[in-house]
Amino acid sequence: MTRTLTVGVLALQGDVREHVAALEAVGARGIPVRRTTELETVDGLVLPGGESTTIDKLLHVFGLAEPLRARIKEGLPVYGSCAGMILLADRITSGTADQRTLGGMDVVVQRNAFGRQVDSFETDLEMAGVPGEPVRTAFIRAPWIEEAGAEVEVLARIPATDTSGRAVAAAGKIVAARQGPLLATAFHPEITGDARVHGLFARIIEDSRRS
Ligand SMILES: NC(=O)CC[C@H](N)C(=O)O
Repeated sequence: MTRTLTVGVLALQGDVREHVAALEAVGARGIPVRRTTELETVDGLVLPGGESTTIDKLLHVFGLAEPLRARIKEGLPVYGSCAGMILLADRITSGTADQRTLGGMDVVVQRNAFGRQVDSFETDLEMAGVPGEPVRTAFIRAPWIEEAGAEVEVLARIPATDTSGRAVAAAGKIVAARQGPLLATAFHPEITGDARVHGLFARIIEDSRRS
């Protein structure tokens, strides 16, 4: 048997406990990460949702931005959800002019793409890498991926119609993607009680340890 994976959850803002619980549900050890010493111990890292400009500021306050950027360059597997997806993007639109990201994924992400807080919604999505039932997902002031480079594998798009058969304006927009050890979803899987996206991330970590 392979040893238990230690997966960090960046604990500056967002659903830290829920991500830790989802990681434990798939057999990994989940630990909150606030310091560089903690970052050094993890096999992979989850960047939870929240507010990407706030998380970016806190990453700098806690001295984590540069060490994390360096580990991403070295191949650390990272899963970014919602604001975490924004942080992983090489480029963003509709941010403040000077909004920085950690980068790593060759994508252009549009922030708050679905509209305002009141336009938040839940839906069922087919997602590559997550076989079986569609994934129940929550979109909360979510971004989407506007453009994806050649190395990026698209894992999910917004379907043409919603669960009641009505046409969806955002049909076809990319909301889950992978580039090597980096995984990003525009939605929050940790609040709908489905740990399969975390299961996919655990497999991505296992694969990166073998290669
Ligand atoms: N739920 C979320 O993470 C929302 C992301 C947020 N709207 C941002 O732009 O950073």
